[in-house]
Amino acid sequence: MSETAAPLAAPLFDRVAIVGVGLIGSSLARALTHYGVARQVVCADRSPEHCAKAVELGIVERATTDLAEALEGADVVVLATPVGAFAEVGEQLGPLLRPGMIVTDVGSVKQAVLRDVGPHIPDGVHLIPGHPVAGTEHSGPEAGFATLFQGRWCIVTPPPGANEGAVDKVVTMWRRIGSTVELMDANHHDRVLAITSHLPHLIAYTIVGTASDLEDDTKSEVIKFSAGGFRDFTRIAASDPVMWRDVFLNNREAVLEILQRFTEDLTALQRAIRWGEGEQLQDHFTKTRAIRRGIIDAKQA
Ligand SMILES: NC(=O)c1ccc[n+]([C@@H]2O[C@H](COP(=O)([O-])OP(=O)(O)OC[C@H]3O[C@@H](n4cnc5c(N)ncnc54)[C@H](O)[C@@H]3O)[C@@H](O)[C@H]2O)c1
Ligand SMILES: O=C(O)C(=O)C[C@]1(C(=O)O)C=C[C@@H](O)C=C1
Repeated sequence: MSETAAPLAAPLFDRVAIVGVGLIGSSLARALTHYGVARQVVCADRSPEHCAKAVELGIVERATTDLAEALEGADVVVLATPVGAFAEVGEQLGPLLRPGMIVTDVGSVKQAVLRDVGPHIPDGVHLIPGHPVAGTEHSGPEAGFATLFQGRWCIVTPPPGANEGAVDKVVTMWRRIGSTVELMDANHHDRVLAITSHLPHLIAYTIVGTASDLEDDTKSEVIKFSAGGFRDFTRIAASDPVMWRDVFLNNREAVLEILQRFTEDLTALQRAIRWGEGEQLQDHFTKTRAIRRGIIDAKQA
């Protein structure tokens, strides 16, 4: 869809309040407006600079550091701060919520949302967590763009007994801005994302750290020849430090479990190299090549 394409359907929401106007919050604000999903988008952010930037860029109609002001007349609230701020924001949010409102989020871990925000949600308000599996290594309101969620997954994790109408609205919101939605249990989400997203980030943070600890002469060669695989790792390792600190602290169990298995598999490859077991190495690399090709074929199908 071109940037100027007209919305095809009536707005789903009257006013959406986004808390945290960084990469994901500002992308969502842009998309909701661009695809005509919300009549009005406002935001709250603790950073006055981000508020000013969001208004200057025309991303939202109003931006404020005051949560109560942002929630006036809103039918939906989207938490888009780092996950570590959810408990504090949830606590401030609770008394401001009105029956019928929907509270959702974009956090990269999902059990923590039910744990940290759930207790602050009054009766009659619907908490329907979500996670767009789309992003970049950049942060802040300038980094966002309206098409970020196009053709990407969004995983919605309604708690047991969630209001069906509210689930349907959150699902429709993501579909209308271009995502393919899958419903999932929060615990399962956290286990799946531990391997597909959290572990790869941890590996990237590690490998780039290891390279920077090398002796000076080798380090300069690393920078000089970093056009290939290493360069991809440096992109991932440039991802937001606060966001990723919070992801690891809030998906501790699943990450530690997958890290244990990863370490065992790495040790097996280490042994194969030490003992010159070429066949084992080749078999392993043949399997992983097939996995990559399978992913590409599935995307093209
Ligand atoms: N970056 C990604 O690739 C990606 C992808 C999917 C989901 N997410 C999730 O989206 C959320 C936001 O990530 P991001 O990449 O947009 O981060 P970001 O750093 O770009 O934006 C976060 C924003 O939240 C604001 N903020 C922080 N604490 C706050 C508080 N207590 N009250 C109000 N505002 C506060 C910051 O000022 C900032 O504007 C995170 O929960 C993250 O896990 C990120
Ligand atoms: O493309 C990237 O830069 C990302 O890291 C995006 C990515 C991912 O791991 O796929 C990162 C965190 C999210 O919660 C969702 C998406």
